[in-house]
Amino acid sequence: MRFYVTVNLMDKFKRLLKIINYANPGKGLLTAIGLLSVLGATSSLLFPVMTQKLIDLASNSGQLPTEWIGILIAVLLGGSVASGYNFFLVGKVGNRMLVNIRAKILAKAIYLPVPYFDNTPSAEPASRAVNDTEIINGVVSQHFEPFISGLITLVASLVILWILDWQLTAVLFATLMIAFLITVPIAAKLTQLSKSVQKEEANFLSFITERFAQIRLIKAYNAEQETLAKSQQTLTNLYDLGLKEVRIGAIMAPIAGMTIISTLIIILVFGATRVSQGEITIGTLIAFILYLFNIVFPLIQFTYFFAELNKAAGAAERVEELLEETSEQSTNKGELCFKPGDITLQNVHFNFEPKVPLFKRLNMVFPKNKKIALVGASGAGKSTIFNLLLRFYQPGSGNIKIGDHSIFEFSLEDWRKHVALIAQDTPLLSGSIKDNLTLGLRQEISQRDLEKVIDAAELTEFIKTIPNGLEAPVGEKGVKLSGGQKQRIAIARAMLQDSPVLLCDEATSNLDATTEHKLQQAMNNLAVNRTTIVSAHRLSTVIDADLIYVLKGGNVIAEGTHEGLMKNSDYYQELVKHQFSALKTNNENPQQLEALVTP
Ligand SMILES: Nc1ncnc2c1ncn2[C@@H]1O[C@H](COP(=O)(O)OP(=O)(O)OP(=O)(O)O)[C@@H](O)[C@H]1O
Repeated sequence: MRFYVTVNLMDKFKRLLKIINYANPGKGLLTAIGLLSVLGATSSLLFPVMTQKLIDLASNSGQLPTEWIGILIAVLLGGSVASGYNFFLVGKVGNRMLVNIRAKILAKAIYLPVPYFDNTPSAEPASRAVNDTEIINGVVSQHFEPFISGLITLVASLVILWILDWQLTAVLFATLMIAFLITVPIAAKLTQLSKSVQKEEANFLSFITERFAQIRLIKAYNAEQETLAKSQQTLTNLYDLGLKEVRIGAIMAPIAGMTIISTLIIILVFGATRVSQGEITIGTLIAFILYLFNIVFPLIQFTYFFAELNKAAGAAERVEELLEETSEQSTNKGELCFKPGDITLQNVHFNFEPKVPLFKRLNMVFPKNKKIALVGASGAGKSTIFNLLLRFYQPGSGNIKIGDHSIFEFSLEDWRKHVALIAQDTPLLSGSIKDNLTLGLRQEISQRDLEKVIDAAELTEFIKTIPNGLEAPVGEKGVKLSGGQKQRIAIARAMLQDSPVLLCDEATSNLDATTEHKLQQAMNNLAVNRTTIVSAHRLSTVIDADLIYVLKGGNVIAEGTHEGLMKNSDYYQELVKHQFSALKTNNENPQQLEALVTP
């Protein structure tokens, strides 16, 4: 068992060191800390032997050797100054590591591929960047240096004790071994518990982050109590685990106390006997007892260190896991220069779930600078085609090309720079309207150009009426704006990006009929001289497309112009008929009605 414990500890130590090394704490600082630790340890090692000298000199000569007292004070002072400065340096290293490792986690996480985020709760990277790094910092800042200097003091003290009196040392060693054998299984239990606590805490964080992100949904469905009840289970688990930890701590503390006192008593009794028999001096016994503290205190320190090491190793493992994920950048070649051309999907096979293909040998052509529409029932695969074009997902087989080149030959950054997306759920980020409009823009934009785009996106009136105008905050995910306002900002953002390929996923679904009609002209202007791929449930917005693909269950079942499809595709006619009756019932935009039914 001891062998297993040692190997296990070494693994944890190595894992932690790997992350520490990764966090780049600075070799110079580490060397300084090492040297100061040795200095601090030397001071604690010198103190007992000098006390012994002082007592023996005083008891032999009957006078206080003042020069020895001066040296003793100097040694103590030197040790304290070294320890104090070391404390500062260790804190500095800890904070530097915290910043470095957090920056590396964020730099890694932001480049992870979309499927990673599909399968991971969104609080996970945050939990690793905040909680796990804090645990690692805790062990580095508070426990690492005391462990190293404690180890030096302990080993050196044992050697000195052996030289001072090997028999007393043998008794001391035996007592400590018994204490060690008692505490190892308890420490192992503590390790297990702290792993469970960390897992529960991560679950709790994910749970509450997700619930609060959807607070409106929870309130609208009166799900507050249900949410609280669900969180209660995790809280109860955390309480139970915490209680178990406290129980073990309550057993450990008296064991530690009893170990110190019984060791002291044994040494005092055994030592006093040896002094009375004239085998050692009183100075040696006092030095022995002082060295005893040099051994016992590091040992107590070690129990805390190993408990924290267990937590930190768990945290380091999770951080390492994230850092070792494959980022989406890794497949890039990035040597090619972008040139507009027809976009073709060639025999594309794709599945989200294993063995459930969404697309099997999908073939499509999106001619250069034309407007192409994707229509079909919900779940037909329209957004997934956009996601593939944006390289959020990789086809299982087949290829996607622009002109003669596979889109996968471009660097991701270069490819995405040339593709603008107006997404279905109109995502916005907290910040101002202007921040959202200029998201990702590399070049400075003049006020005039900005105003032109704002005007084209029918945003001028709205921006004029709100306090702070363009600088007005939109709130988290744009909660302070209406669906239509968000959608117009998303359209303006795509206009500013000015990319040769434009993807509009239900770009106008949240707009009222009048605004949609007005914006349609702007959208048509935007479509000029760029390949525009549009997905829309409102067919009236796509009937003017140069080419319409009709999708069903991941297959293209018909293609052509609106007029052609009205003649040749029963399914398309069905879609139009349904929409016609829906619009008629709602007494909606007469222009749309007219456009739909007129071949
Ligand atoms: N991230 C995902 N993980 C697993 N399955 C997914 C994922 N995204 C979409 N799907 C599934 O893929 C299929 C196609 O979805 P997609 O969003 O492309 O449809 P759509 O035609 O755009 O639908 P809608 O018109 O409702 O937006 C659906 O069955 C959907 O459940």
